[in-house]
Parts: sequence; structure tokens; C-alpha cells
Amino acid sequence: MSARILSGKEFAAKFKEDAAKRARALEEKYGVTPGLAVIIVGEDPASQVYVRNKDRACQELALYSEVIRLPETVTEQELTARIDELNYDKRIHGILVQLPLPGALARREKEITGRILPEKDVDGFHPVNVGRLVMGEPGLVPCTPAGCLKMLELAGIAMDGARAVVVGRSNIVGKPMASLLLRENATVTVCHSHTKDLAAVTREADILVAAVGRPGFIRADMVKPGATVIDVGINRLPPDADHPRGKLVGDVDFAGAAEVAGAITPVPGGVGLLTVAMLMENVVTAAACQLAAQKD
Ligand SMILES: Nc1nc(=O)c2c([nH]1)NC[C@@H]1CN(c3ccc(C(=O)N[C@@H](CCC(=O)O)C(=O)O)cc3)C=[N+]21
Ligand SMILES: [Mg+2]
Repeated sequence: MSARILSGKEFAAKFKEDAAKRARALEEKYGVTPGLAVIIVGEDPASQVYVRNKDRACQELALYSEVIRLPETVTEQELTARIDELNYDKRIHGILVQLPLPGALARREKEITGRILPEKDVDGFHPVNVGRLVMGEPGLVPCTPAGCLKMLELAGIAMDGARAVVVGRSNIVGKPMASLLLRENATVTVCHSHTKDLAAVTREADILVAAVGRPGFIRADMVKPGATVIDVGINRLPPDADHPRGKLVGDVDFAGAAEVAGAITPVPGGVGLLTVAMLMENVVTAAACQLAAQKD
């Protein structure tokens, strides 16, 4: 048996098409183009790649985009002052501070991202947006889990009544993913490093989400036959002759799991692409809310 491959590229194209349509409708109605500001601090090479991808997606959809590059010597005060300016900036509807932050700023991540107005928080990291998600109210939802959910919907994977197991409990992926699946009436279990007999739990899953950050962590024998496996992991292996930059792999032993699963996302070419595409949707959603609120 061989699983259906859920192509991130295909679903991302659909998300972007939706976002572009909604952006054009807003331009028509309000004469305003949705705008994103991405703040990047320091020179981390992976972050540079991700930020470039986000900027490129904005160009592709003809959204307004600003990339604000700050040196790693920037102080927290300077950084939050820059966020405050963007909070007031009428051209900007979404603000994102690229993570991880370098050096001492890393320990102030909550305070820094929390400075972004909830209405412009297109990462969905602000406690107000976290609260809205848990309470089942409209708000901005973190891009990776929101992208996974929309993919499941478009792929016709049944969530209502399904057993869903999320491995990993981060604020960025695991917890919001669990909230979204619960909202869709799945029976949700969240596993983590203290979970006993993890394999017995994951083998119950109709929908298995891996977000642990460890290559090959989910093996074929942990997957229920026919299950949908979503691999959120982005791990770079040490460089070798074939992969001078290091091979990119997920948290799932793809070759093994694909023999057992009914459907599976690859890495690369899976969830990462959905994340960027969903960011575009969040920017347009944020713009729509702000423009509607300004009207009256
Ligand atoms: N404030 C903030 N928001 C984020 O959403 C955020 C962040 N910080 N910090 C880092 C993580 C990671 N992330 C990814 C985005 C795109 C790909 C992506 O495009 N992946 C491609 C290829 C990537 C490659 O070749 O390196 C793929 O999986 O096929 C992956 C990972 C967003 N993040
Ligand atoms: Mg991927």
C-alpha cells in the first residue's frame, strides 16, 4: 500500500489564489492594498531564507510588503519603538517578528511579540488571539496549524469524530493545532516528552500531527493503517556529499510511514509551503477587519 501524498505546493497555490482574490476585492472596495511588515533581527541564515520567501509571496500576490532589517545589537526599546510605529502605520495590516530572536532578545520574545496589536498579529502569537482561538471566536490563528487545517478541509479528510493525536505541545504549533482540531469536533490527544507508551497512543490516530523537531521520530510502526500523517518538522541534517547545505527532513520516517498511512505530507514541499501561503491569507484577513472597523 502507498499513501496519497498531500502536496504543499498544490494546496499553497489554492490558498494564495484565495488570498489574492480577497485582496483585489478589498482594493476595489476601499482603495487599499493589504500590507505586511516583517522584522528580522540579526543574520541567521535560515531566518533570511524564510523572510525572503514571505516577501516573495507578497510580491507574487501584489500585496504591499516591507522587510525591516535590524542589527543584532538592537535594544529591546528600539525594537518595540519600531513595532509601535508599525502599529500606527495605515499601510501595514500585518506585523511579524521573525523568530528566533538573537542573543538576550530571545528571553524577551513574549514581551516583544506581545507588543504587536492583536489586530495586526498575523502570527497569531498574541495572548488575545490565543484566547480567541481557545474560546472558538474569530481571530488570527498561527499560520502553520491554520494551514494544516485548511489543507485537511480541502483534501476532504474527515475531522468530525476522528481521533486526532498531536505530538508536541509548543505554543506555535502543537497547542493551536489541538484547539483547531477540537473546534472541528475531533477527539484530540496531545502527546509530549512525558507521554508513556507514545506508540500505543499514536497508533490510535486517524489524524497524526508530528511537531517535535526530531528527525525520524515517528516511525511506521507508530502509524495506524490508513491514517493521515501531517509532518510539521523542519530539520536540517548535517551536510554530506549529496547535500552540502544539509538535507531537509521532517519528524516522520517518510519512506516507512508512507507504506502504512492513507495520506502523508512530505518535507520539503509540505507544511512549510502552507505556512507561507497561510500568512498571506492572515494578512488579507487582518486588512479586511481593520478596513471594516475604520469605515464607521
Ligand atoms: N514569527 C515567525 N513566524 C513564523 O511563521 C516562523 C518563524 N517566526 N520562525 C521560523 C518558522 C519556520 N517557518 C517556516 C516557513 C517556511 C518554510 C518553508 O518554506 N519550507 C519549504 C522549504 C524550506 C527550505 O528549503 O529551507 C518546504 O518545507 O518545502 C519552512 C518553515 C516559519 N516560521
Ligand atoms: Mg515542508
